[in-house]
Amino acid sequence: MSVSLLGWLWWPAAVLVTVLGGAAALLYWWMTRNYDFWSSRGVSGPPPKFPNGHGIPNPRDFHSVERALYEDFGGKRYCGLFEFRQPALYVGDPELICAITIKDFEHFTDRRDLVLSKCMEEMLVSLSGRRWKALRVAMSPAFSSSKLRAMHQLCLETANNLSDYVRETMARDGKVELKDAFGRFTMDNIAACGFGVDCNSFGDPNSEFTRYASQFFKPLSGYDMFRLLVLSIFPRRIGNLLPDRAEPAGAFFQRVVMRTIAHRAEHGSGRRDYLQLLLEIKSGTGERAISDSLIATQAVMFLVGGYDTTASLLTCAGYALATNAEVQQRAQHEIDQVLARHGGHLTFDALSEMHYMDLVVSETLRLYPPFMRIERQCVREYTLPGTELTIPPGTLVIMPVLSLHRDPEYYPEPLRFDPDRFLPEEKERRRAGVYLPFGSGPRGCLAQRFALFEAKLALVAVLRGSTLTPAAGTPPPPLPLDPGAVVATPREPTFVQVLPRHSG
Ligand code: HEM
Repeated sequence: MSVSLLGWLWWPAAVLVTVLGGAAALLYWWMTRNYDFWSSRGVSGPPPKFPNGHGIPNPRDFHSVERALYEDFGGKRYCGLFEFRQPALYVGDPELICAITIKDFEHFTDRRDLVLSKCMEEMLVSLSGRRWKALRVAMSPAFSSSKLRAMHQLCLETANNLSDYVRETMARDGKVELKDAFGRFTMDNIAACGFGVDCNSFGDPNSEFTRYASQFFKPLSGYDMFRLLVLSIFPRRIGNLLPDRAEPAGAFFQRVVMRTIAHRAEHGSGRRDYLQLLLEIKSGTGERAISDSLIATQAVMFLVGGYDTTASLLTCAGYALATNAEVQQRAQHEIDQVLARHGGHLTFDALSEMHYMDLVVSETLRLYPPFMRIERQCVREYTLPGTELTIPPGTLVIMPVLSLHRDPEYYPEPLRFDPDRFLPEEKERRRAGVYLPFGSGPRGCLAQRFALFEAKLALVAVLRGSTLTPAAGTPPPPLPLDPGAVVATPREPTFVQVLPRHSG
């Protein structure tokens, strides 16, 4: 009896093994059939290797992958690699970067078609072609420098709360963790400016707003990596069959904004926040028409694009100031002088006169750029200027940020924190295309001015009344970063001390 049952089972098992083996062989062939793409074009690069496309060790240590591409495989000019099965050209030459992102932009209008969550599909950052262009044109006025003035009061309140928070935390704990303090500031500012909501994360770090927001910024789990892999390899509709962890958060924020929009439609609003600015520009027609739900999606983008990046900038700036006493003193001296001229009021005009703090922020973004790379997708066949290399539509182009910012050819003693590198005459001397914290060209960061403004305001609000100094365990410069983080993050929680100033 059992022998005949085994006989019956043998056949289905053999068929199953054959089918699975065949499918695996087919998948392998499909994933690797492109692997002569670069060699056939005479482009060097890391030898392609199944499954992730390149054989660079520790693929989850983004810093070592970046260093290998830039320094060992010719990426300082350009080299070819694969991201799974997709050919990507890694271009580190500043002239080529300017050509790709600015001069010949019409060949590179898009980014790769990969979004982590369904709720991000309609965000400006993810759109392509004409839909991107129409929305970018419609949204740009809301991010002009003249609109910052209107936002100043809202941001100042949050910055003052930050200043109180660091002093109170110091008094209670004897030290302050930078990412915690600046993360709270950034969250409150996004809630106030992007959503018209008072989030109060200084008082209540577990508010519903903060809890849902944190869903977007959890480190990538094994499941997320698997989902990302499926989304990278297969069409989006197949990847979207896998459960999407960020979707409940996306739905929550859509509801928050839609409720606020409905309330403002009924009662009006005197607030000068981004939500209001976007509502005021939504009167276009055709491709320019912006629905309420599309506006809500862009408000969520404010959170997704603005939280980690700004908190990273502020954390690294706080660290750089605490570990460079002379720089901090110069910044405070300027703050005292400017505020004295403005009757002690941190107005928009006073902030605009604090030029040294601009240098501090620029140098922080050089040494610790929140994003290590930028990228474009080729949409029209393109021959790289000065070369014989032609790339077809669909080719991904990756451009380094961190490697350029730390290249001693462009920035001598690159690991030294020196804001004077950004004095006007120094900037003039430097070649174009070697400073990319906000990307470059028409697809560069939409909110650059706002990000610089809010970061500067936060730092000035803290430094006018307090001095940051290293705490026990604060690492010596440069700040060690987590090599597996997508956005620059200290490897360990970074503590400083916050001492009251006698003047200012
Ligand atoms: C320190 C803070 C920030 C940094 C360093 C930063 C950096 C960047 C970078 C590198 C890019 C890609 C640019 C390119 O591909 O050339 C980008 C794009 C973008 N950023 Fe930011 N960002 C910051 C803050 C923000 C904030 C607060 C927002 C709020 C809405 C924002 C919205 C966007 C958008 C919408 C895009 C896509 C633009 C497009 O595709 O047209 N960013 N950002």
